[in-house]
Amino acid sequence: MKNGGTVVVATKNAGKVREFALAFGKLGMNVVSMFDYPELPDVVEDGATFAENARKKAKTVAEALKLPVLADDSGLAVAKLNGEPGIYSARYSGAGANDASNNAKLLAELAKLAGFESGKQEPLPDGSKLLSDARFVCALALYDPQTESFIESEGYVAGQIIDRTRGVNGFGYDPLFWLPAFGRTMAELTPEEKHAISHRGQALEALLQQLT
Ligand SMILES: O=P(O)(O)OP(=O)(O)OP(=O)(O)OC[C@H]1O[C@@H](n2cnc3c(O)ncnc32)[C@H](O)[C@@H]1O
Ligand SMILES: [Mg+2]
Repeated sequence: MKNGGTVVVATKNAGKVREFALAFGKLGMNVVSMFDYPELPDVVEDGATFAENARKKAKTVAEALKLPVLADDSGLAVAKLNGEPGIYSARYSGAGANDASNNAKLLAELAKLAGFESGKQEPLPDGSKLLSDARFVCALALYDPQTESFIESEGYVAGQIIDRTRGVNGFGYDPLFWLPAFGRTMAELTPEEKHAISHRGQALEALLQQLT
């Protein structure tokens, strides 16, 4: 990965592509993704951890293209759901899952627990409530098929799950991910603000440090 170069990211998630394009753009690099290589088959994400899945995505695509490839496996871990949906975040609501159905499923699962709680928590000014601690996790793997070696990193961001969607930026669970320090959800941050604090931004920072 060098200035003026191109980074291949093994993802079919348009939200991730936008975030990597922003980050690498600042370094003078251009991003291509699996949208640019539609002939490549999907990689089956059957690892037991984010890191395993990231390594598998990177290595599979890198070997197919004979180029170094970066992959991201990420997700949301919700404390009151014992860390779910975790590595299953993309398919939480089952076959045909999308961001809206996954967000609805998350609120439904947390609503099931609400009956066991005291409900004493003060609502926010707009009447919304915070339902659980949570964190986003991002594992990155960069695989070089020439040296047959990986560079890996992880990043995290802590927050809470709010009981209704707020904001239209970002993707995935961002509209339900409340950041107390900002008084906003992740979907209410600008792309630059999100990158500065996000699990993906942190993981990318850690990866780049290993490269220099
Ligand atoms: O595997 P690729 O092709 O990269 O795309 P994907 O969407 O399937 O990505 P993952 O397998 O890593 O699943 C991650 C899911 O976790 C959620 N997620 C990850 N990062 C997120 C972020 O920054 N904001 C909100 N949700 C995020 C989102 O729902 C993703 O679909
Ligand atoms: Mg995936």
